[in-house]
Amino acid sequence: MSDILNKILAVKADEVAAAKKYRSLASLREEVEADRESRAAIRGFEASLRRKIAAGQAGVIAEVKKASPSKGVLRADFQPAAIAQSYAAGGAACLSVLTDEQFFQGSVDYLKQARAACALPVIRKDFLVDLYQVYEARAMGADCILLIVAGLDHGLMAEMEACAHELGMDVLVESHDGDELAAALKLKTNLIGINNRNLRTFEVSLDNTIDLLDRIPAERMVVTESGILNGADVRRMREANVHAFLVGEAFMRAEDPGTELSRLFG
Ligand SMILES: O=P(O)(O)OC[C@@H](O)[C@@H](O)c1c[nH]c2ccccc12
Repeated sequence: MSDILNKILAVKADEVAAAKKYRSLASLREEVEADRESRAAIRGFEASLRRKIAAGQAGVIAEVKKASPSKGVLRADFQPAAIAQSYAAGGAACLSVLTDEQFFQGSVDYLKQARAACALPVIRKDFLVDLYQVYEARAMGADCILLIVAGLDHGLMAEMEACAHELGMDVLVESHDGDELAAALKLKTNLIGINNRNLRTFEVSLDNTIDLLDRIPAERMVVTESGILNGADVRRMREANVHAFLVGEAFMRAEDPGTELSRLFG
């Protein structure tokens, strides 16, 4: 039980407990619910993906990620605002910004900087284990949250989804095997992520997405996540009728992330 996912989840529980001492859930909730203006400014995450795909293009969620536990630092010269602008110019549909500090060297500030620098909708990429973090996500400006089936009690996951939707955010639910996918499909969201990386072993296989595809009803949108590195990977997915992608490393290692995006997906 000492795999990395469990380790991360334990740290998250501690982080939430500490944050609640500093500021109660009631107080955070009050702020978020009172702020009608910020709600009006929510950018449609699923809508942006659908627009790209309807136009025959790939819907790319471009990730702003400095480092990861499996690969270490991916990009030394890390400037979230410049990266976000580069992604927007390169044709991204949405941004994904890591807010986890301890394992991915992310931060809430990076999300704010990236979102302020462009007009793209943004997902808060973190390990959410508590309703508190759903309100936090909206308070920092997120348009969408990630829910990871492997890390969540299914009842709590449904509650978190309802809360996000109530606040006007979209939800991307992430699974990486058949059992997790069955749980993901019980949610209401259309955004069904399949992670090609096993978060417990770090093993990556694009077969993950391909093997689970025929279990996903056509009205849902499959988002293939992780390990998309080259044109052959992109073609393989698009030929299988998968048009939404979540990509980090391939862009982060390129000199200009947005140029690499348009090269891979253009
Ligand atoms: O850098 P990659 O292999 O292109 O992967 C991006 C994204 O899928 C990955 O960062 C990710 C997918 N699910 C996650 C959950 C938590 C943290 C990170 C992730």
